[in-house]
Amino acid sequence: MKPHALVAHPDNAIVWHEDQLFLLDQRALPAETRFVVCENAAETARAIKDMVVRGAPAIGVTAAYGVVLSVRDHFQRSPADWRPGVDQDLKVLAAARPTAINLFWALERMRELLDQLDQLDPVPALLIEALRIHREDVAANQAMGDLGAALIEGPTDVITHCNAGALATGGYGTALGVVRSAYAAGKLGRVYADETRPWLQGSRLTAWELDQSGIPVTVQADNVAASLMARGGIGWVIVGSDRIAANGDVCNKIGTYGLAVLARYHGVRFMVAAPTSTIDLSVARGADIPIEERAADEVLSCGGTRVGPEAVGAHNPVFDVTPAELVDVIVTERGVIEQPTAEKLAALMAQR
Ligand SMILES: CSC[C@@H](O)[C@@H](O)C(=O)COP(=O)(O)O
Repeated sequence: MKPHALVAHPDNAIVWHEDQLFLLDQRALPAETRFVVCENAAETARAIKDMVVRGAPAIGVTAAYGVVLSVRDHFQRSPADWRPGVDQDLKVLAAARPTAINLFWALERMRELLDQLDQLDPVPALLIEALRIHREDVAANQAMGDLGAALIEGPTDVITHCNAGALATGGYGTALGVVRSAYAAGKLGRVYADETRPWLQGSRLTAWELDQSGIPVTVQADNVAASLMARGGIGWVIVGSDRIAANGDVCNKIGTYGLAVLARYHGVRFMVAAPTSTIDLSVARGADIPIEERAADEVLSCGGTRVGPEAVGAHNPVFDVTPAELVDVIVTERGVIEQPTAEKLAALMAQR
């Protein structure tokens, strides 16, 4: 029998168990529930790059554990001179994916601790910090769930895009955390989950996750949202974010921008739920955020079968930027910002 920690459940997507890092393999869900074990930083970076684990906060939490694995690895091999190997691993982890700021945020937090450590064995302190980053993310999501749910006058149906749930975070979820809290409060009827081409985070992951939680969910093709909003009954679009610029522009899964335009046209409110670890004040506006381009094959194939002509390429940017003026509210664990501006974001980030 599998140990309890390794039960495949959305809230169990990243597990530190018996000194090993287990990741619920999101490439295989929902058809197959299996864990991938990472034993060093290179394997952890590969798991992030290949999207065994994905979603901004989840990438950050995973990278923090990757630093623990790195230090353990190099310290065991060379107790007197482990730092150069770890510095190299930090670069490998940072290169895994470019857009989600949570990756760099978590690596920076681990690096700050590394710089302070002078004890004989650095591993225990780093593990405590990684576990803290993980725990804090879950707590932030639960706080955002309550704050976001309080904004919803229900009962209403909502649309979500991509997967911003427990699978994409340390647990509970950002956008889906709000959904969970709103559903528990009787404010939410049904979630329409955009399938989210090309990787299908919506139809594979969000649908699985909500179904596991007993929340009514219907999958729709990405191009259905306009007619659904026109029909009525959708109160909110609720999404997560990979990086929020200083002016409140929101970078999230490709297609989010289009949804925001549609929402404004139809009088549907647009909510972004993201922890403060997703806010990057060093980037002035969304246009400055690096947007990841993934392989053309993700677009030209479906379920492993090529659907486009062999000779044709594909444009596959996997994130887009929603201008701040289309965002009605950003929900963070520190509080809610309506109609985000640079001043409001700076004030929120200055709070401790
Ligand atoms: C809580 S997650 C918010 C975002 O990370 C999520 O919406 C998203 O865009 C994930 O993209 P992915 O490419 O699957 O890592």
